[in-house]
Amino acid sequence: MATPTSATRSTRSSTAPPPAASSTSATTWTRSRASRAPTGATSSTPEFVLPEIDSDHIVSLFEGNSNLFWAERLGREHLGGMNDLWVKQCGISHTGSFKDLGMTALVSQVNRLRRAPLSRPINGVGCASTGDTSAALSAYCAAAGIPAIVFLPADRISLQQLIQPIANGATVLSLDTDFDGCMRLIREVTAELPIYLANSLNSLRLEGQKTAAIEILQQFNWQVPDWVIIPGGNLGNIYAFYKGFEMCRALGLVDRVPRLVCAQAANANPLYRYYKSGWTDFQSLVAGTTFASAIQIGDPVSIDRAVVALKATDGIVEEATEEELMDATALADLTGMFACPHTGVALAALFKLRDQGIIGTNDRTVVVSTAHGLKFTQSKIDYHDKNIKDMLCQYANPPISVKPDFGSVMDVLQKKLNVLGS
Ligand SMILES: N[C@@H](CCOP(=O)(O)O)C(=O)O
Repeated sequence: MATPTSATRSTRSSTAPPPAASSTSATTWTRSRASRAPTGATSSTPEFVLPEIDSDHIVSLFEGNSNLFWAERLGREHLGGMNDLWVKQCGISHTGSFKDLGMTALVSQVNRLRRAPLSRPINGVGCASTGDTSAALSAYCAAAGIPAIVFLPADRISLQQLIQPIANGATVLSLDTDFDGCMRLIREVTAELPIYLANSLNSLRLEGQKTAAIEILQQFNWQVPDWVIIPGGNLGNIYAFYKGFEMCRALGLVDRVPRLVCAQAANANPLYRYYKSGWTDFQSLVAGTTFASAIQIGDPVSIDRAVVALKATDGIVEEATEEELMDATALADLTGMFACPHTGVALAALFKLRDQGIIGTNDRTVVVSTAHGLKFTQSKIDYHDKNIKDMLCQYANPPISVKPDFGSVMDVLQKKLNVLGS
């Protein structure tokens, strides 16, 4: 990728000595003619020549109009020259996560069922959630006029996720337990009350979610990627991807399926442990706190389906520590993304598999980004503030406080440009 030609010119006298940036006393700077235009006088409007733009100067963020991001710079600069790395941006959607794909299918079916004569009517739809499922359920139910009930683990989801079902008029139960506790409760409650369970053990969800896999194949003109890396918590999604790929293979649209990688946070890694035991010993666990809060799950409901998907695709399970996932998120952001921490888990897994030589330089690899980064701004703020205990935050880019005068601003920028130029 070429850097766009810039039509910049110095606003500082070329003979002036380089300034020493200082927070106290600013260098005295001489303004050039072009930059002396505070009065709105047209005569001092700087000339600007628009550089010619050719294809080398266009940063190809998206393929056409799709949500597939070519992570060209991340691959080239940080992953040993990987040249075919893509991020499937499933969080660029109605409620900001891949859950929309499955929830629109499920709520549409419920809408249809509610109009049919049923022996057991459906009075509402419910789910336990770490924040994304509840947002999708609430939005589609509100659109359809169906009551939504969401069970959320108190203080364990982001503020942005919490406000989504509240704003959409759902009944929001904030429970003093973790996701697994909420999941157990909603299963008990939906067995008693006429509430339809919308978690991903319901296969309607998976039917919707599997379309992401079909879309990936279509976007690559039915050429199969070598690897697809998916963050995993409750584990419905990895099975949904497998279903989508396998359906296309069975239909003859493609001749093979990609190898799947499930990426877990090390603090919530029951699948990883199971995989490491050679699939002999599954133990649910109490998930520890992780910045990847949407996958903070210790007793995944789709554990068996995930194993089917991984075995059928010669799959791999990897894990990422908090530092690894936050660094991977930050690096992705520094190359033009705005990734959620779960995407960071998947990217951290990719870093490991590259280091081990398992994923090759030329392997076509798709990382599934499950949610929009704007849902998880607090962890980014803490990272860039270097405000996370026991974490180096090596890619932090904190804002610079500068006195609001020309000299101080020039000092800071000159220093920055010298560093960048060196
Ligand atoms: N990460 C999920 C947890 C619920 O999982 P689901 O697969 O049953 O939807 C969430 O966003 O709530």
